[in-house]
Amino acid sequence: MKFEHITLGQRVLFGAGRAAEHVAREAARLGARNIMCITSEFERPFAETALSLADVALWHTDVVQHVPAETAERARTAASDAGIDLIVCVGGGSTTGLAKAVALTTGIPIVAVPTTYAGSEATNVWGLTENATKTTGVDDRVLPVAVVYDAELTLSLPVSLSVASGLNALAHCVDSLWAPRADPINQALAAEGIRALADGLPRIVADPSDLAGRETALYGAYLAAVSFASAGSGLHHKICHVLGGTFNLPHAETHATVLPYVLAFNGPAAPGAAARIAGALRAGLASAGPANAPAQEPGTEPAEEALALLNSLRRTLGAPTALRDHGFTEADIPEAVERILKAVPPSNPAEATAENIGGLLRSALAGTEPTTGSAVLVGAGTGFNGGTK
Ligand SMILES: NC(=O)C1=CN([C@@H]2O[C@H](COP(=O)(O)OP(=O)(O)OC[C@H]3O[C@@H](n4cnc5c(N)ncnc54)[C@H](O)[C@@H]3O)[C@@H](O)[C@H]2O)C=CC1
Ligand SMILES: O=C(O)/C=C\C(=O)CC(=O)O
Repeated sequence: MKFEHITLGQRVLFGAGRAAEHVAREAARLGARNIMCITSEFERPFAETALSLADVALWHTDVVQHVPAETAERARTAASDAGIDLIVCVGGGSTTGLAKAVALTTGIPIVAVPTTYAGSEATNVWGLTENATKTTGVDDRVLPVAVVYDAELTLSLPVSLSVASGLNALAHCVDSLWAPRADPINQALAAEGIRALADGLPRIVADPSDLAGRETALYGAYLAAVSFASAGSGLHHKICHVLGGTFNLPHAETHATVLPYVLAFNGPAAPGAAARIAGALRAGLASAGPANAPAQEPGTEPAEEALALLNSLRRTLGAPTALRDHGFTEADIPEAVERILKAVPPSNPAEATAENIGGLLRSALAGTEPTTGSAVLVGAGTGFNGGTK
């Protein structure tokens, strides 16, 4: 075994109903005097709960998904005008993304209180959108110094958003298994993330007020983000990055829709990764409830089994199925293919071509259930077996 792994340092405070206590404790530990809270108008009630034991100098609610550059500039100006020394962001990945944009140029530390499963709180990845192009980068200044997880703040997340966001987290895990810096540590975190999400998400759909299900999903979302930050962006993230940044498709729903097509495309060329995905999905579905786990067919190829289990989980969850439902059109495919092909990581297990990426997008546009046998979807292997490289 030979690999190099970097572990990112941040404090994680997990506990239902304890956000206010944990945020106040972190603000005191950091010696904060001037706190800026970044949250959207809609998320502000969650922020008021999380910051009820801390003094907030500035509330900033101008939050837009995919962080347009002008939104970032306004937040940076507001932070420096007010002499801010700590940002507390409360909300989904969009609020965390804006906090990161401020931290990137000012170095102001962030305490993140996530209320979705996007996972931005546990990565050192930032994203900014300008001229219909989303740029991402990696910088340790944007990694929140602390993350406060409080599942009570996620109880209000509607089932459809919980499912889309939870599948965004699942996509972090799956893509981590063949991403450029995949290694045994981030692969282990990713596999446990898949198991936890496959356990927690069906329980949320069955009962959105199931706090234990919400906690399991949050735990899975954290592992997903840590594995993604460590392993880097694989093909799935490159595709969704183009769809979100250039065509302004909604983030979580796009990830949720595209994931099975990428698994169908890469799985046959990465049997080791596919077997791991299948094992973790089976274990998670089994603990969510016997009715959720489909029978195991002897002799099934790992990629086929992984995809069958993912399709089954998606049916249980009522996951989004077609990119056309999110504003993508046939006319967008050529530009999307051109942009995606420029970004495909050399580590990708299946070889991407204009034809097969176009086929993948066309299937995802229509929402045809993917199978590993689809001639259009299956990429030619590049020799990667999903293990340590
Ligand atoms: N840098 C990174 O590592 C990552 C960044 N992201 C970024 O995060 C953004 C997407 O984040 P998401 O969380 O998917 O979407 P989001 O932050 O835009 O939230 C989606 C919707 O859910 C609402 N919401 C949030 N929490 C809620 C709650 N508890 N109850 C009810 N409604 C709630 C929000 O107000 C919003 O309307 C994208 O810009 C994406 O690029 C996502 C993952 C990782
Ligand atoms: O695509 C993702 O889920 C992960 C990373 C980002 O979204 C980065 C960003 O654009 O903020």
